[in-house]
Amino acid sequence: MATQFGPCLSSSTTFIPSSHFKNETTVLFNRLVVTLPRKSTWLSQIHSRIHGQKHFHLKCSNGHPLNAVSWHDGFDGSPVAKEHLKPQDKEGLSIPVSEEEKENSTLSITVVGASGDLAKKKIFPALFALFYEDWLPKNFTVFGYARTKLTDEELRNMISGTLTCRIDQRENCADKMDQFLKRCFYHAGQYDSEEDFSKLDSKLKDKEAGKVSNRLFYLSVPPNIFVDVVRCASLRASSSHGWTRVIVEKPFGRDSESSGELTRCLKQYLTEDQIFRIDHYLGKELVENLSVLRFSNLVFEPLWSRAYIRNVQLIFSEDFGTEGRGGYFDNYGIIRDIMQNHLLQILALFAMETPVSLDGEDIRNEKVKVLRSMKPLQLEDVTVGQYKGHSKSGRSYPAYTDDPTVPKDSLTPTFAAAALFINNARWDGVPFLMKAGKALHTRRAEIRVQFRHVPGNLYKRNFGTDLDKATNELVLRVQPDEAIYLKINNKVPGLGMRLDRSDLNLLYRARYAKEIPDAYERLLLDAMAGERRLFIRSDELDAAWALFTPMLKELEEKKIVPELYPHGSRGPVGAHYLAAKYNVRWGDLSGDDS
Ligand SMILES: NC(=O)C1=CN([C@@H]2O[C@H](COP(=O)(O)OP(=O)(O)OC[C@H]3O[C@@H](n4cnc5c(N)ncnc54)[C@H](OP(=O)(O)O)[C@@H]3O)[C@@H](O)[C@H]2O)C=CC1
Ligand SMILES: O=C1O[C@H](COP(=O)(O)O)[C@@H](O)[C@H](O)[C@H]1O
Repeated sequence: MATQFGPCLSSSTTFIPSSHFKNETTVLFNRLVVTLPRKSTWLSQIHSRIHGQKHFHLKCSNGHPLNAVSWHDGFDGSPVAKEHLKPQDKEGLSIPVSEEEKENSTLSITVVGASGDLAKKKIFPALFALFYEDWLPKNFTVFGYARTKLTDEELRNMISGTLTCRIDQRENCADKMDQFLKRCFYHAGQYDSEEDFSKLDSKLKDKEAGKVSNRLFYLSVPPNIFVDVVRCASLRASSSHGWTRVIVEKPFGRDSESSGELTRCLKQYLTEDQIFRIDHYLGKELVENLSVLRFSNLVFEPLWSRAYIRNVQLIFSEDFGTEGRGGYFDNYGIIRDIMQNHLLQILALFAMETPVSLDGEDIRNEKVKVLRSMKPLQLEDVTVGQYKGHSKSGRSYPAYTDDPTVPKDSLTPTFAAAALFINNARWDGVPFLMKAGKALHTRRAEIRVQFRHVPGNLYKRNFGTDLDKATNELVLRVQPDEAIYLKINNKVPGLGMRLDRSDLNLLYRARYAKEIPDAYERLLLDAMAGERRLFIRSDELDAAWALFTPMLKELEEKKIVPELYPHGSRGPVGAHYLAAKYNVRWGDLSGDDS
């Protein structure tokens, strides 16, 4: 059966059925599928007895203890990441792991699509950064896999150019790079060839040298190849006595139907717990900090509702166009590329109720509730744009349709603004405005929270007629130059009574000397540790698509023509009309911050 994602099944293969029920977990043990109650203590006792191992606690980036023995993935019992941690030296993350365990287990990371843009730009550099900071296990190997014929040496040369050392940690950097590159190997193969994956398996086994082997596959390939790779990897290159996990890159389909199909296909070879759907915005420092800000400070949570918040704005802009990715982009557009995933995930984290605990499932349960409480997006609450060519200071900037991989008559939006609503007691009536665009005047991602006007404000006359200018606004600047600042009103010092707007500003680079790790580092580390909190569960994905699919279909069926905006501008004026419909002004264009 051919699908957008390739065939789910190949006639020559037997597939491993998997099931995933609420309150149950499916484990694959030497291809035996057992469904067991989740979190059962007796299971852990059985597990300990089988392996004669003590349970130890692995703390992940949420600082929450995880069971390092991942029974979700298999009875491997082997520690994975962070085993090098010396007690207390990594922000309180310590893992007592015996020397014997360190020696006897190994981690193999296979980057599928290693010749590609993302692998070079993000994945190999993130793996190196983890290695440099001692986050990777003692025994690990990195394999690149793609069709391009490369030798190990050629792969090393290719990636060495993209590895960088942290600004604040350059000590022994060149040596560390050499050590890392020596652990990198390459295997050329087709994505749909079980034979080629069998050969990869032999090479992996060779490096694993009989140790308990855990295998992580990173699918850094176009989405139509996902299922082929998962089929071949799970059938021919799964670990036989360790866990096997697969990180899947977006896009996870282009609507509810194709996303459901992708999930169904993937689950023919993998359990849900083996699938790590990545949304790299969840790995960004400021997005991680959102929950900390809310739930560990008394001052914010009481204000976090319709009673005090007038609107929330989620803004993404890039100051470059689709450059080189037009072929991919034209099939998706900005709404699918940024809004349905990155911005919606931030919205869910922002708006969720307090989770029962920091456990990944508890957090994801709360996010799903938010998504399910939302009203599907209406076409009249969306405005779309597309950038056109523009000349400035003697330089000319191309239009979206100048990209040779984009049809000249493309209606694909490179900009969109949307108003979403959450129908629950906390957020009823509060507009959540999203705005995302390519080829705008600046590169920026931020969350803006505009609070209500002060009732009966004694200082009203000092603000003139425009009370919006006096509204408190909390801004979480995700990038660049990470910051959290709160706009407040204060008195200008002096004998008169003049009011001023000031920022209470937590600027990360001023407060912390340490360079902020890239989102991919955190996410890779969590996948290695079996921490799923920052990955998208299939029900979250379904709920996210349910919100966007009807509107996307209507947009395409009605062939809505996007409003053209000049490359490098602030975007189409339609975004202002949409905001005005809900009595909102975009905070990023208000003058004091733009
Ligand atoms: N690049 C980015 O910034 C981002 C990318 N992503 C996602 O990550 C994944 C990888 O992205 P990226 O690295 O940009 O992708 P690329 O287009 O660079 O593809 C990666 C590799 O896949 C192989 N490949 C490409 N096209 C095809 C094809 N039509 N058929 C078979 N193989 C093909 C090529 O390897 P070879 O020919 O050697 O086999 C290529 O090097 C995609 O799913 C993308 O959507 C997500 C966020 C950001
Ligand atoms: O997922 C994607 O993200 C990038 C932007 O990521 P960032 O971390 O650099 O902000 C975007 O350029 C790309 O179109 C999209 O697919």
